[in-house]
Amino acid sequence: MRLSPRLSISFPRRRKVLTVHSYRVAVIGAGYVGLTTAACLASLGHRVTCGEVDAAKVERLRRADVRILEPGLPELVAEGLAAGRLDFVVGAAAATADAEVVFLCVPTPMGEGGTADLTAVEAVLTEVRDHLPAGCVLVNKSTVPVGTAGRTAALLGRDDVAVVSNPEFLREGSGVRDFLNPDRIVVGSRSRAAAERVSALYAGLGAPTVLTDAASAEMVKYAANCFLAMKLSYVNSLAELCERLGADIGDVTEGMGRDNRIGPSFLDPGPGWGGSCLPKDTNALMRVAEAAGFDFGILRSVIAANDRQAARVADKVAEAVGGSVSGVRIGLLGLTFKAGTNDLRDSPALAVAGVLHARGADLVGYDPGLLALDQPEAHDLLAAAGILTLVDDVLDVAKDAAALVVLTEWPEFRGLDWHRVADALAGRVVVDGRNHLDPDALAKAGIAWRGLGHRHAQQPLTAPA
Ligand SMILES: NC(=O)C1=CN([C@@H]2O[C@H](COP(=O)(O)OP(=O)(O)OC[C@H]3O[C@@H](n4cnc5c(N)ncnc54)[C@H](O)[C@@H]3O)[C@@H](O)[C@H]2O)C=CC1
Ligand SMILES: O=C(O)[C@H]1O[C@H](OP(=O)(O)OP(=O)(O)OC[C@H]2O[C@@H](n3ccc(=O)[nH]c3=O)[C@H](O)[C@@H]2O)[C@H](O)[C@@H](O)[C@@H]1O
Repeated sequence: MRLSPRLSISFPRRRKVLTVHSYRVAVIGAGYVGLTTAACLASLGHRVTCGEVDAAKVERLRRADVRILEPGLPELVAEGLAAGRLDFVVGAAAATADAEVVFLCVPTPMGEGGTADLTAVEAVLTEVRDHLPAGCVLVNKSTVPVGTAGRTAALLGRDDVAVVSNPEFLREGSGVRDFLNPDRIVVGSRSRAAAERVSALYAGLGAPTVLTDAASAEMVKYAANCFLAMKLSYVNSLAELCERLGADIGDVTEGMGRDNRIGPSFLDPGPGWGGSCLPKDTNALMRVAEAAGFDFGILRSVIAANDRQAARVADKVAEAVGGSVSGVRIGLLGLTFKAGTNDLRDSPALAVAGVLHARGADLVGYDPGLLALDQPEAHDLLAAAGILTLVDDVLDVAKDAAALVVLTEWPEFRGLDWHRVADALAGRVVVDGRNHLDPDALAKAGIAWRGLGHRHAQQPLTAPA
């Protein structure tokens, strides 16, 4: 039973846009943020050159061969190329020759001790410093510590180039939709004219725009990601408490989330929050706070709660198979950091797998996102980690397993033929690390369901007719 990810066939709603003025834009970095920014700005009518250091990626992108799972992105890249509004070149300097606006979208991974590693940002600045046209605006879209815009200006040493901070809030897996339908656009600079030029690029989107200074714009990005992480650590901790007190986390979050001040999103418990951004950004803000002499205790607790979550889920698996996973075959459903992506970076699923492996489990894993595109890097990464065997059929992951564990909330998992899964399993129990499945569907196939923060025995109360 091989499942293909449904998200790959859903296309984002396209907004009718009106481009007031077409700018010449350079985007440096063709990853999740850079490629989405380049393709979307081209779709808004701007002329975009994307400079990328990876020559093989440039060659693929010129053929609209996109290897990240982002609905609508391959189509927008193909449209931009065909219309002559989008081009890809190797290197940063080559992209900036006649640009009016230059976006930096390069990685800022977690560095030494949790600080943001600005090596790529600095490398690009050094490369483009003498190539930027006079009067252009340099925009930082990478997530960088507060104060970076000021240091960027100093490093550039160019009075004729303004520096702007314009953080990006898109989520992986819905990048195009998020970019074209932003809740808000944040633009920070000491130069009002530069900030207005950057805002004008997005004019057709009709989104509320926060114009501020660069430090505040940089802070908004960390403040938002850390708040989201705080919501999730809170809900994962609540789930644990619900288990001890006999309450149902699903009903609790529904009751909480219907309060408009709280809202229903980001309240699903899981194996921990991960991905390429929340973990590094929470740690980076911790370090920035420490450097400023501020004890950010609440954020420290948010990170610590998340650090415990993988072991919590592993404990549940051990409990489900009788106490110890040593020498026990366990099937893992979902390996990416969330559904709808093929991104394994800092995946909580792999963190849980790491704990189970360390405790001696024999792990087999399956993920529809890793089947969707040619992903040799993902397969290499898993092989290098050496903690599990990747299979491409969902029944192979169940075969002879003492338990199945849901670690990523792929919609496809809900529709599995649980009778066939039950026949393949050695032990008929599913630990649902995302509270994602329908326990009744499993029960009908004779499979026990164990979720997070749930009272297993309780039947939901029905409202009076
Ligand atoms: N991934 C996401 O959903 C979001 C990421 N961000 C931030 O955006 C920044 C970029 O993140 P991603 O797009 O995820 O990274 P990524 O790793 O997907 O892509 C970065 C790209 O930059 C290229 N690159 C590296 N050094 C370069 C150089 N010197 N010249 C030209 N290209 C170079 C890389 O080869 C890669 O293609 C980070 O600061 C991240 O925190 C912000 C919002 C969302
Ligand atoms: O700065 C960034 O890179 C981005 O980081 C996150 O986006 P993303 O990393 O794509 O992932 P999220 O959708 O935020 O999910 C993060 C983690 O939280 C988990 N999560 C999310 C929601 C939820 O209810 N429960 C839950 O466990 C996910 O499974 C995942 O592991 C933010 O949501 C974006 O706004 C931001 O732009």
